[in-house]
Amino acid sequence: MNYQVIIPAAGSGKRMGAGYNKLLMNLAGRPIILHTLDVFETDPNCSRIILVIHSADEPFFTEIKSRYTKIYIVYGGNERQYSVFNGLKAAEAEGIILVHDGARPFIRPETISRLVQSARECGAAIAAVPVKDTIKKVIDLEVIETVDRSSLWQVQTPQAFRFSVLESAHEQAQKEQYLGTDEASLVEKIGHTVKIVESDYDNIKLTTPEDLYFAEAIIKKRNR
Ligand SMILES: Nc1ccn([C@@H]2O[C@H](COP(=O)(O)OP(=O)(O)OP(=O)(O)O)[C@@H](O)[C@H]2O)c(=O)n1
Ligand SMILES: C[C@](O)(CO)[C@H](O)COP(=O)(O)O
Repeated sequence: MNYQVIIPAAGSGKRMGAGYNKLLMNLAGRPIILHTLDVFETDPNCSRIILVIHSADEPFFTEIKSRYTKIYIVYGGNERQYSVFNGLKAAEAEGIILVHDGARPFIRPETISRLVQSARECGAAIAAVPVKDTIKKVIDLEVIETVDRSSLWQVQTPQAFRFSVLESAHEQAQKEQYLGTDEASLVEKIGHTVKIVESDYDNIKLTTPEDLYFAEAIIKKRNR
């Protein structure tokens, strides 16, 4: 079951505090982004990697592109959503398309194939795990409400879609000047059902410095 993947990698990593794109930081001897790219380069079902980069990182990505066979490079925008839309405009307008954060290097191939299968069946499917903590709604550091945890999921990427569904959602969001924090929120807004595919807790997004400790531990566990 072939698919294309858009990998947004054009962020600035402000919360990581490195002063440069966190995806170029070293993880187990290699830049974080290479760990993510390898998953899709080695997946025989992935036909194309649309890598969305910041122009400041062009020298790095131009160099690494020669080590991969599937990468097509486009430039990002000043919001993640705009970067993904730029990637979508460069994709083949057919079949199944995934969006996966460059900052999530631990995605498992079996999760990807379950997402592709589900997107084929229902048009939109996203990776997620059940929330483990109690979640409260808070305003000005005052608890307003404890949210019922039984229906809460912590959403990840990949997010998988029939191309036409994701294209309509981004076009509508652009028309309405709507900004969402994930692709599924745009698809929900056009009234399309989004299915959950249960992922795993290793599929973390490397966002703040302590995530690097967790990442080292995950790599050690996998290399045992
Ligand atoms: N304008 C942007 C912002 C983010 N991203 C990418 O989207 C993914 C998830 O974003 P996030 O983890 O927030 O990365 P940053 O935006 O770099 O982090 P920060 O918000 O801390 O600056 C990352 O792979 C990031 O490179 C992107 O392609 N274009
Ligand atoms: C898309 C995402 O990874 C789903 O959890 C998340 O919304 C990205 O958020 P970010 O602040 O752009 O990293």
